[in-house]
Amino acid sequence: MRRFLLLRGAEVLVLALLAAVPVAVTNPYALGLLTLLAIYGVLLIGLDVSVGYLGQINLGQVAFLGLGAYAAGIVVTRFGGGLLPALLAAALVGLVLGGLLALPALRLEGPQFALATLSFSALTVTALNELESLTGGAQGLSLARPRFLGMALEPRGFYWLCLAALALVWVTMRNLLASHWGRAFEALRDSPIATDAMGVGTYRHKVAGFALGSGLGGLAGGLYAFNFQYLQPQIFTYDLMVILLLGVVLGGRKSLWGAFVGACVVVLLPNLLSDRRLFLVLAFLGLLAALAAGIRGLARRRSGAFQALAPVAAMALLAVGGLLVKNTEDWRKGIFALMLFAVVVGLPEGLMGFASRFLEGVFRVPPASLPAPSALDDALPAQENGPGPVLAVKELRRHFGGVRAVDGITLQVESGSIHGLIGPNGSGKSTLVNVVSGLYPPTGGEIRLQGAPVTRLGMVAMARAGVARTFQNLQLFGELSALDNVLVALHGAFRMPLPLLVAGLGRKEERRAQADALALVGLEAEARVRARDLTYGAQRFLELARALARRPAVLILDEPAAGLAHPDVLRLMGVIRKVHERGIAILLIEHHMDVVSELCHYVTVMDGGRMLAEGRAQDVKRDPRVLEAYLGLPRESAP
Ligand SMILES: Nc1ncnc2c1ncn2[C@@H]1O[C@H](COP(=O)(O)OP(=O)(O)OP(=O)(O)O)[C@@H](O)[C@H]1O
Repeated sequence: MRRFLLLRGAEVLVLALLAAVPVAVTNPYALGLLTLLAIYGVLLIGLDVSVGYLGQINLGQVAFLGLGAYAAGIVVTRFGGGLLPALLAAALVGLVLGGLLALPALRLEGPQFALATLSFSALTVTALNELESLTGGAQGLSLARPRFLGMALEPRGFYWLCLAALALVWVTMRNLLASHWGRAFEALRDSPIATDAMGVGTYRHKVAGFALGSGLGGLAGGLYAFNFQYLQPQIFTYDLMVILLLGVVLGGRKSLWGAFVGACVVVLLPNLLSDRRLFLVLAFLGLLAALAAGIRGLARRRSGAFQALAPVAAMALLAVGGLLVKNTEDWRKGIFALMLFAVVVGLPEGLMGFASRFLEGVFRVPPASLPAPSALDDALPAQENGPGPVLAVKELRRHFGGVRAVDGITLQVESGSIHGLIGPNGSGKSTLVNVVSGLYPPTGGEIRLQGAPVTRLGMVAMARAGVARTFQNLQLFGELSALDNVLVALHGAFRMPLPLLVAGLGRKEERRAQADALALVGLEAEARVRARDLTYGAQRFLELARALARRPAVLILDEPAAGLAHPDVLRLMGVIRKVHERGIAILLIEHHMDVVSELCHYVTVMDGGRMLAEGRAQDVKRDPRVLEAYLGLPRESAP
């Protein structure tokens, strides 16, 4: 509660102060800067969705600013529309074109995606230039600011309108990003495979997130158009994009406050460059800060030599360069590039990331306590098991070129049973469960889940149909806390109408379900620790908790004991038994033969993609073919 009040209090205070400034300050230049701050605030909150939350290098936001600006301008000048319809059109143009760009572009990864968005920006400027009849081309487009609710908007009134837009966007995005939408955005950045395995469609969420951010870009463009009342295509080019990126990275990604601080940077930076003395003072202060941070990082062994020294070198170049050059404005692009480099290397969490850690230390606000976990019956309801196998695989094949990783496997996992899957390295076990869980489409064969054909369902659909899994190589959402990892798995379990979600209502049920899942594996104490900071053993248990939170019909465990210390292996066996007692069928890949013998009712042995043997664990263990495959023993020497 204290944390909530502190955070909300800071938001209200800053907004109230910003709203009060024009009452005391009448300087039109200062008012112009504040108006730009509100507009860039909206723009950068949008950019942060793709750059911060989705983890994509988006070089297209400047195009959405331009498209929104022109859309608003055209609605007013060509169609005689009012201010609100023009702003709505601006946001819609951003949203729709953002979605259309995202559909193909988000099939690409990393640099290719960045290039796609860069090309889109170049195409936009060309189109704005060439569609002269609509946009006025290189001559530009002049527009008058329409009346708002019958009132003429003077600079002060327009500033308040922009501030109100920022406040609305802030509150909406805060609640949306704290909901399952925001968590899905973060999860897919850390592990797209696990996001799909939790039944959360990665691609769908990526496209939606990108379109949303672009829509905010469009809205900011609309406000931009009414602020300057004159538009030219060359405003919306690469130069501005670099400053916008610098703003988001320097402010701090995945943070509304970071976007706000970034907007301050974007607004103030050009002014800073025109005042050489001020630039020099700040460049030397930056150099001192980089030096102090570098020495501290090295002394505490938190950063390597490159991370400590590269920002110092960049800031030194900036300070010395500032002394040597005549006009800092001419060196604008070089200065932005150096700053961006220094921040990306030296302050990856940005100013707000750094400040929030510092403030948390000062205020020491305890996190909200977790609700007490429910009784086992509610946390993991007993499964009603009908007759017949819960999972049936028939003649399943998966080939990779000439490699027959799975080559005609038939097996049945009976409901309520623990089915072991063993075999030497490379025998095709992981490939089999990857096909069964929908990660790879099969080359041939059939899969049935609870009697229904599910052979070619993808991973998301399989997860929703009741298959939950863990991975041989851990696939956690490293940046999220243990609790939030589990919460991603509950996506869709607590659906709420969008308006309620945006209003930030009702999360109690979700919190309880999270606590339940962690209690099942004994991780309550680590609930608030970031997944990547957990011990390896705890990470394995967290993956299990996350899978259990889905309350699956079939749980697939791919070598869950790998790398665990003996006490943890015993604990793991305890959890698996508990899950089994609730009637959940388990398909268990495991190399520890004692774990398999203790737990599994039935075992399938694979070798070279084919089934080598099957039966009860104690019989399979003595099978000469199995001994030969595992230990290289000749068949005659088998007991
Ligand atoms: N994505 C892939 N592309 C090409 N070949 C693959 C791919 N995945 C697996 N294979 C090949 O398929 C075969 C079976 O591999 P798989 O990982 O399924 O075996 P495994 O029994 O799980 O082994 P381990 O116990 O070592 O995990 C191996 O020859 C492997 O190289």
